Amino acid sequence: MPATTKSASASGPVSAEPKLSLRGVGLSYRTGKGRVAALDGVDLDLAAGEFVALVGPSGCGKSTLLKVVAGLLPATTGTITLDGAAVSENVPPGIGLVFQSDALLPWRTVEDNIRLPLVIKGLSAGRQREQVRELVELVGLGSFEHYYPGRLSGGMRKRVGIARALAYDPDVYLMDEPFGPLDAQMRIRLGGEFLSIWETLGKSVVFVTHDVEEAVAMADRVVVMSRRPGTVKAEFPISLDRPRDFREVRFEPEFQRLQRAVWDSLADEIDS
Ligand SMILES: Nc1ncnc2c1ncn2[C@@H]1O[C@H](COP(=O)(O)OP(=O)(O)OP(=O)(O)O)[C@@H](O)[C@H]1O
Repeated sequence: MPATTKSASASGPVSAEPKLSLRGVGLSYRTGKGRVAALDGVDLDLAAGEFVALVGPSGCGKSTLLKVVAGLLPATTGTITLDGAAVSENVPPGIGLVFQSDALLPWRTVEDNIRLPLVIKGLSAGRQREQVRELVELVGLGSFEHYYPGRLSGGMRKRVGIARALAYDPDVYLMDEPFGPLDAQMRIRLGGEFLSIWETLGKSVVFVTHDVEEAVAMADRVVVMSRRPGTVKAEFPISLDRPRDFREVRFEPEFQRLQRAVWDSLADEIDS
């Protein structure tokens, strides 16, 4: 399937009423030397249950975009709506963030880190215990629940971060290079585990990654951003079957064709 251009996709890719919608979103940072335009005129829709991967050259504004969507930075121009309501400052309740740094509380054990969103939600102690047990098993940390983060490997800390995001149970996950610092084998393992979990949950995801292969293997749609100030340059629907085998899918000809197309679009931004 060919990539859609920014203008061709402006009416929304999947559903008439997107879960999340960005129109003309721009952001410039104020610095000592004036303003730095990080984003310009970003139009993007995310359908309920859709998995969108965002790729783009370094510094094009991918992290900035997630922060604006999360309400952590106010957009300089444009509008963002979640379920039709404008997103303003403060993280909206339907949005969950998973950043590259795992941001675990070092003085709390694995289970207490995972428990945190459940405490904030006001669940009873019994329900908290039950859900923490389920989540610890789901992310494969069965015998580590009493460990402190300092005693875990990078991959295990990522698992705790994912379990904590699952405990929060948002409608939309914003993920910024969640497997960034891990080695290639661990990325494939954790990526595959996360993909299987997502396929059973059916939540909406915006997933920022530098890894085109990872983007194509996971997403329903890959969005390529232009150089800074970042905007949506092209969109590639990924119609590979679900559930997907995160490792094996890479050997399918259609996968390789899509990967090539995304790379070609990205290369123009990096080379020129
Ligand atoms: N707080 C800030 N003040 C000023 N400029 C900033 C600030 N944060 C980011 N920038 C600039 O805005 C641009 C976009 O940054 P951002 O981190 O969003 O890009 P990115 O695409 O996520 O980069 P990378 O892929 O390298 O992580 C960059 O040029 C960056 O230098």
